[in-house]
Amino acid sequence: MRLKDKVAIVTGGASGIGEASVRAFADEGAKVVIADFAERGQEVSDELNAAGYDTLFVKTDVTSESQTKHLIEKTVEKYGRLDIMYANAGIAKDAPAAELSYEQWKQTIDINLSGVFLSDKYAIEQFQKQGGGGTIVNAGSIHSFVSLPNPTAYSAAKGGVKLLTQNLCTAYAKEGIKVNAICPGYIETPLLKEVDEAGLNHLKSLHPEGRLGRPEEIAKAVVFLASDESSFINGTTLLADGGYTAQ
Ligand SMILES: NC(=O)C1=CN([C@@H]2O[C@H](COP(=O)(O)OP(=O)(O)OC[C@H]3O[C@@H](n4cnc5c(N)ncnc54)[C@H](O)[C@@H]3O)[C@@H](O)[C@H]2O)C=CC1
Ligand SMILES: CC(=O)C(C)=O
Repeated sequence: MRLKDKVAIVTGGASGIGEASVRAFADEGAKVVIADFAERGQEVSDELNAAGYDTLFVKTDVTSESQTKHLIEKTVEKYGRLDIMYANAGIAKDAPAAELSYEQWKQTIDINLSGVFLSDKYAIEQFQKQGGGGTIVNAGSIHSFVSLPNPTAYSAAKGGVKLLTQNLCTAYAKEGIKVNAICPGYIETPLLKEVDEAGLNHLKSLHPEGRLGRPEEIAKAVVFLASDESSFINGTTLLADGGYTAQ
């Protein structure tokens, strides 16, 4: 029960790594707000509440400033406070730069970087209002560190998330606010649904473990970063990548 009675928001909590983290947070005793623009967030919440957990779905587009403010308001209205923000929502539609439309570039930067900024900004405002600090985990990636030809906007956004995480640590650590990023290798989630079998085999071969990660493996690392077990870990990144960046 490492998150007993903590109030957590998971953006992008309706699928993949976010959904696995919602379940892991709830198992650790947290009250969890699932923030997603996909209606499936309600199904996940209903299922968990029927099993005795305490969760809430707030339909949210993380690129909307007003919806992000509304997310924090609904969280505080229901649970009285906010302790953990996991800014996880993201997309991965990309192409080498010459083939990437400016519209697609902007959409990726909007969701994967500006969405993280908005989630963090309004979480920090709430932490300051209630006092006593708080914890943020941001969605980075191996592509916060290394790239490939295809993930152009994605790498720019994830590189930005890494430095945003460092920046927020330097600005708010004195207020008891802890800000870290989780940086997975390739993980079996719907994000990779457009990759064919040959592509998936290639991605597997890029990891020394010779396999993709599972969402639950990332969720365990996120629980560690969100909990007091990581009390002196601030402004850093936790690579959970089966050795991808060790090569
Ligand atoms: N699957 C992978 O291989 C890796 C994923 N990541 C990152 O982990 C995070 C989660 O990815 P997955 O679980 O794999 O993806 P996923 O596609 O399974 O889940 C992403 C969730 O984010 C939601 N979402 C997307 N745009 C949104 C928006 N504007 N507002 C609210 N919700 C939005 C989607 O509806 C979906 O429920 C992303 O930030 C991704 O970049 C990082 C490294 C590897
Ligand atoms: C596929 C992906 O989203 C990665 C590795 O960040």
